[in-house]
Amino acid sequence: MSDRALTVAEAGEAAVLAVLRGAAGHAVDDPVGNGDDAAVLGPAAATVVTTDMLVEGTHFRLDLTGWGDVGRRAVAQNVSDVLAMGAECTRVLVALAVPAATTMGQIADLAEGVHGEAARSGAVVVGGDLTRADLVVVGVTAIGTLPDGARPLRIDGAEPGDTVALTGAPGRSAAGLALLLAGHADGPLQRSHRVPVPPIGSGTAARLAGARALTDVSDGLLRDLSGLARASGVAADLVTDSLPVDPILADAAGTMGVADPGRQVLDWVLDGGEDHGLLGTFPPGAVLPPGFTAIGTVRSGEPGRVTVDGEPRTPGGWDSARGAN
Ligand SMILES: Nc1ncnc2c1ncn2[C@@H]1O[C@H](COP(=O)(O)OP(=O)(O)O)[C@@H](O)[C@H]1O
Ligand SMILES: Cc1ncc(C[n+]2csc(CCOP(=O)(O)OP(=O)(O)O)c2C)c(N)n1
Ligand SMILES: [Mg+2]
Ligand SMILES: [Mg+2]
Ligand SMILES: [Mg+2]
Repeated sequence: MSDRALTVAEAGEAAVLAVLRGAAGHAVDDPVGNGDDAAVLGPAAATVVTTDMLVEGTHFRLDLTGWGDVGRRAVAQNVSDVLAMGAECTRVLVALAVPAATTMGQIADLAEGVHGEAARSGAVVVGGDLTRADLVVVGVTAIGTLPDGARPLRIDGAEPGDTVALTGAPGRSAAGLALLLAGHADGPLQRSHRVPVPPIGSGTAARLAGARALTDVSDGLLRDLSGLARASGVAADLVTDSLPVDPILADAAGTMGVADPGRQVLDWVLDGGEDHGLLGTFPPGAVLPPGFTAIGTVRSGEPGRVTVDGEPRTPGGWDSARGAN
């Protein structure tokens, strides 16, 4: 079968994106072109820009997440890509598609979420678009700034010997979604799933602490670490004992009645995604900024290969062309 006949699900996210990105994602003066968490527009490294959509059915279900939380989450997941460049978000634009039967109350709730999360992030809403569609789609464009002369934190800067570090405790969003799908309507994990809280200030702190590479965890800790490692031409080793595991995940596994709760917790932590914490690498001896936990090391090896306690582990997580792996 020719490549053109493959479906996106057969080809997978990486192949689809390679076609969409085309040959030249990079204007001559831009310090960082397409392919990272966000682009950095030149000639001076000052303006950071990124866009991510939330699509009903793919990213949220309106019976599980209310309109206000959809608005909040749409902004948060974009802010986290700006933070991942070592920058702060200053402006957002919101492109919205809604069914004709959407009520003004639902629009007001969505707007409150959008503006509330923008304000939390230090940003204002400066534009957008509105159209009618069968499904709700919220596409946010986030713009941020880097101080004069500051070096953007790219996804491809990791070097052998670096410490891998992460903000927050991963897996909460995935556990929250599992609980929601099992009919448990409310609780702290469900809240984390509905509204991730990217760590404002931590991207800048990582840059000032000398981080060599940074990304946000949207698809899963292992998958995003593997992507960072592949871009950097290195391998990475994780140590489960050093992973920050929120004890509430074990409670959730118990509530779900799964056969092997320990394994379920580790799956959520390593492959969950959508927590939107920051994941980066720091040179040996760097003092990690507050909120970061060391979880492993970078070494030379097959680019993108990740081991967990010395064993190679293929990332699960999310592939946008296929869904869950
Ligand atoms: N439709 C598209 N056209 C051009 N580039 C794209 C498209 N979709 C994604 N990209 C680029 O591919 C890379 C990976 O995208 P994505 O997985 O959405 O990133 P992120 O997890 O940082 O949101 C990004 O650098 C993004 O800019
Ligand atoms: C109803 C529903 N099913 C499944 C998921 C899980 N899920 C959807 S998208 C996604 C990964 C992140 O989304 P993506 O569009 O890849 O974000 P990006 O990497 O571009 O930031 C995950 C884990 C969900 N959030 N909601
Ligand atoms: Mg994206
Ligand atoms: Mg993203
Ligand atoms: Mg993704």
